[in-house]
Amino acid sequence: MIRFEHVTKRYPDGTTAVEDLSFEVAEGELVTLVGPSGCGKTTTMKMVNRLIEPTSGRILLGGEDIASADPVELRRHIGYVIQQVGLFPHKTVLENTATVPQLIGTPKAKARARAAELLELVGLDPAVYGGRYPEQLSGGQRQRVGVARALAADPPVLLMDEPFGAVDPVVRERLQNEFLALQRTVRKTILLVTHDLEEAIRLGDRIAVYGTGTIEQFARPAAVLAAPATEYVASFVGADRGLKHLAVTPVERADLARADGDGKAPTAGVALGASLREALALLLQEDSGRIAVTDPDSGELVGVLTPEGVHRALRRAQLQEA
Ligand SMILES: Nc1ncnc2c1ncn2[C@@H]1O[C@H](COP(=O)(O)OP(=O)(O)OP(=O)(O)O)[C@@H](O)[C@H]1O
Repeated sequence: MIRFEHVTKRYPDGTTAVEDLSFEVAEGELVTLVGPSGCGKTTTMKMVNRLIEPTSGRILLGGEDIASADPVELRRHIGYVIQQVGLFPHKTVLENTATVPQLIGTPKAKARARAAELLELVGLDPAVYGGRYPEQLSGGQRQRVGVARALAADPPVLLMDEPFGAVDPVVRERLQNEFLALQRTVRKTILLVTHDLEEAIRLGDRIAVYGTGTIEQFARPAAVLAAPATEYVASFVGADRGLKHLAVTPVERADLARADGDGKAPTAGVALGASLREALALLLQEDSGRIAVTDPDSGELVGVLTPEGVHRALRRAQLQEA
């Protein structure tokens, strides 16, 4: 869907922001770009909607070279979410969300109805929040309006630059989870820039780990954690990458012990497929040292997870990816 072919960007002052970048984002895939400040993530993203033009190489969108597209027309197909959200202060939440559809000629009533649907979708009741102005919202709520507004014209592609950066860690995690649930229904092709490795891991189907102006590794989060491609990536993901693995490794049947040991099933539990991180958090609160694991469809107990099971699961995940 989005394809970079040997893309280099040199700014007029001689700074090379990215060098010979080649990668592809599949349709419906969410790719996170992660790396330290100044490594070229934002430059990469802004070249997709032509806010920045590459010095050499080309970028294809749905097979078409974007260099020959009209930039205004191009941006209609690309939603853009930035950290400072950029809502119009003098417009209500509903008006803000309806802006783009109205710009492209959707009749006002229809644009507003669609805007109300989208606000609902991002968890803001339009009856409560639709008439408010941006200054009457919390940071997290403003962020949601930003996402709703980007989705309003139903663009196939979304560019998101630190979209959850301006909120505290608790709200941030909630927004991330809501956003993932939303993405499961809307299935946009997404490039998301973040400097936060945990966020990149949690959200990305694949992640691009940037060095300086180049991608050091482009792979699924679990693969990056299990087998960092270079020394640089290894140090970027850190010595505690085993722990980070918890967030991307699901609880599987093979990791479970039989539930009927002493005939007493633990009360706390997770469903198969939940992350080990979620399971371990529960396990740490359980005096019995075990939690129940249920079938996500039938709700039936399939076994119990113990600390040994968590260890086994982590080792399995690391070996699979290595
Ligand atoms: N207009 C510009 N002129 C000259 N150099 C620039 C310009 N914009 C960015 N740069 C430089 O290009 C490099 C990459 O910048 P970019 O904004 O893409 O990085 P980033 O990874 O998004 O950083 P951050 O996480 O801090 O936003 C940096 O060295 C930056 O100083």
